[in-house]
Amino acid sequence: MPNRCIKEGDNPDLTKERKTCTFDTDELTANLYGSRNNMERRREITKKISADPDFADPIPHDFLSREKCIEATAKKTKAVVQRGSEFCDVTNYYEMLHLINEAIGIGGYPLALHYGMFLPALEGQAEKELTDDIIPRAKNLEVIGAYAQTEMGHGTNLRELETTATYDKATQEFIINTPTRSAMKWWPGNLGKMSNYAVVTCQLFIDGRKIGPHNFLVQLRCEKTHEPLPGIIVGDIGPKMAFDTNDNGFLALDNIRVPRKNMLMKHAKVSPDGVYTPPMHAKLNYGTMVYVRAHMLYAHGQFLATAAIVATRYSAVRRQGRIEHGVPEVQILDYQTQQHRIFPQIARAYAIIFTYMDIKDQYDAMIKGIAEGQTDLLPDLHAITSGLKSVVTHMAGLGIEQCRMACGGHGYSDASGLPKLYGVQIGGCTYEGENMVMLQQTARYLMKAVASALQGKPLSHSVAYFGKKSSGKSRIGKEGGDIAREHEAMLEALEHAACRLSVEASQMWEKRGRGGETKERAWNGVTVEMNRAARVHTRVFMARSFHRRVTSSPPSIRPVLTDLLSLYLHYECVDMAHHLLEDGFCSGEQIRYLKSRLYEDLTTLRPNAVSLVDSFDQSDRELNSVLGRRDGNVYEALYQWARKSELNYTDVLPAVQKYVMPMMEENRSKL
Ligand SMILES: CCCCCCCCCC/C=C\CCCCC/C=C/C(=O)SCCNC(=O)CCNC(=O)[C@H](O)C(C)(C)COP(=O)(O)OP(=O)(O)OC[C@H]1O[C@@H](n2cnc3c(N)ncnc32)[C@H](O)[C@@H]1OP(=O)(O)O
Ligand SMILES: Cc1cc2nc3c(=O)[nH]c(=O)nc-3n(C[C@H](O)[C@H](O)[C@H](O)COP(=O)(O)OP(=O)(O)OC[C@H]3O[C@@H](n4cnc5c(N)ncnc54)[C@H](O)[C@@H]3O)c2cc1C
Repeated sequence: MPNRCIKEGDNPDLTKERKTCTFDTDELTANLYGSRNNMERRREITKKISADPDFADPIPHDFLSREKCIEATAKKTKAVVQRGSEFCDVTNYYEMLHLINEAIGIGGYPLALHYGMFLPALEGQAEKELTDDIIPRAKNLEVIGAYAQTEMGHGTNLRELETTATYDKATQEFIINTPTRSAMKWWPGNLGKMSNYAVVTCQLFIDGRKIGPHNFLVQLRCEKTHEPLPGIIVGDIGPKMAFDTNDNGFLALDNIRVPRKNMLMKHAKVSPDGVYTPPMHAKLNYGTMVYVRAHMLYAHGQFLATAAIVATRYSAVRRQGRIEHGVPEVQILDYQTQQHRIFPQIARAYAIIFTYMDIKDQYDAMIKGIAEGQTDLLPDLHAITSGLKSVVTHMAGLGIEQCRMACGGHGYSDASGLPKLYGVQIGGCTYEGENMVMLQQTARYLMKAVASALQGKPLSHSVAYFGKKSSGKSRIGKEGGDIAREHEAMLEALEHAACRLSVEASQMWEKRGRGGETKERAWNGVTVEMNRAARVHTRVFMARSFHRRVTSSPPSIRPVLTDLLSLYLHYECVDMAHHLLEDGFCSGEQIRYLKSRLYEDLTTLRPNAVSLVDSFDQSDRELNSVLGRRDGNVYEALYQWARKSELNYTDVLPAVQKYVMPMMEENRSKL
């Protein structure tokens, strides 16, 4: 069966791996990206960008200062903007995303938040009077914007943000002010140096009454000189764990006046005479965050895929140690521990991307509903995207770190691309709402579902399984080798655990309430359990999505995807075995069965491991990893990469000449 990556001159071990492929890698790639045409388009973009001198990096960014990296990234951004249509359909979201990844990389660029949040916020929340003026100019990039919500003192708890927007009826303006140091906006991407406008989240005050957080468009810099306008203090917050090429910024506003129409008023409104009309759903103002949380799944699935590609290919190329005496050193991918470290990451990357596809469909349906005046899909989507954002970012972070360690010493080098990848990816656990906080949003929803299920009321999409009758005892290991029924038995067991944990958390909460605690204090006493229930529920959702995609996949790739799904479900069940055992739903014998099946899965997947990661179809540019390169010629590339280090420009470093040599000389003369 064809693995389409084989080329002459490649590392022979990688070629050997590709020859054992049992499926058509292009079929799987096309399935992953929606169609064969989408796959071809991605490849065309890659090819053109790779040959274009505007996007060449003579010195890898690993060896440049932050300022130089920002300059190089800004230069490439300008080229993408001016020449984008030479490479792709600039109106196609996924083509643009791919172009940006190929041309610029993942560490941030001047327009990241402009496209990622500023424009979506205006499009989703502003009304015509404002959008007619600002959106054409924003699309034309006369205006570049950031999404400035988080403050130095508050991010998670939006209700306590301190920046104020006070309505002045006399002039029909809002006065926007930063009353304290902790009220300074702090963290927003591209706010520091690149943006000349921002959507700023402020507490709305009308006639002395605090109404709550709302968004306002504020001009920050002169459109001609790019200097900050009077009354505006803006700058970069300094170096951080990663996202080196993003100017996350600070902002203070000194009683800045903006016209009434600058409030984003598609949902909530303030009339000229100061009458406030609330939105049709209280949290529609938070819509941009739901949008980003949903789309983060795709990015984080791809981040994990990158790490899995690097670790799998490198493990096929590297030979070290022997499994039996008297035979040559083995590829490290033959070690069971290595497979157990890496293969679940491959499966999880597929699971995340497939789950994203389901969420994207739900998101689109919700937006259609809102346009028709219906918000009934929003609570379910908010609850599940809050859980998914948290589980996926955490899962991807752990997975990337496993892949990095699986590459041994070279994984610790920036040459692997993995330290930077981890730094960028792990930020997702924090931004768009810290994970522990967002899981509580899911848990709240589960508590309502428990109550509805007990009362026999209808249950919405993500919690529909709460209405199923549990069989009391798991069928795991009792399906006589029927793989479809085995998968169903594992899904049923996970659903049982999620439901039970939710019911138990609800009972604990109630009990504390009966003991005299307020509802809120009682909640804080059970949040660990609440979040546990939310995580298991979210993992059930992912497992169901993965299962649905596999069972509906084309027959040519279904066998390999079924193997991957088996590994995924066995791994998830073993990882959550304590939840399955706790109430006796599963026995110890059943967990031992799951483990033995998992180890069989590792062996089954071994011949297809490289081909499964090849099917993610990430180019060498996207991987940005000496260890993960498609041709597997790792060692020579590693040496050439290290040669580019600034420390190697001279044989004797000035620092050595200045301090170390005189010290050696002094010591020598003392003898
Ligand atoms: C064309 C070109 C290419 C373009 C590329 C685009 C890329 C896009 C993909 C992006 C990928 C990566 C981008 C990376 C950059 C990201 C940079 C980061 C940005 C940020 O971090 S912005 C700041 C984010 N901040 C937060 O997320 C804050 C988190 N806090 C909150 O959301 C809230 O404070 C809260 C939800 C935790 C609590 O809110 P509160 O008002 O107090 O409400 P509650 O009392 O808890 O709940 C009351 C009820 O409301 C329900 N609720 C809450 N939120 C929502 C919601 N959003 N929607 C619907 N319902 C909601 C809640 O469930 C309660 O319901 P109930 O009363 O129980 O029924
Ligand atoms: C890379 C990056 C990019 C960002 N980009 C933007 C941007 O473009 N625009 C923007 O506005 N913001 C941005 N942010 C800010 C980001 O959205 C916030 O940092 C994030 O929402 C978390 O809020 P916080 O910093 O207030 O954390 P905190 O709430 O202070 O969290 C600290 C700890 O307190 C815990 N905690 C807080 N509240 C609760 C609770 N109710 N229950 C239990 N535990 C709790 C948390 O779990 C965490 O352990 C960015 C941040 C990063 C790291």
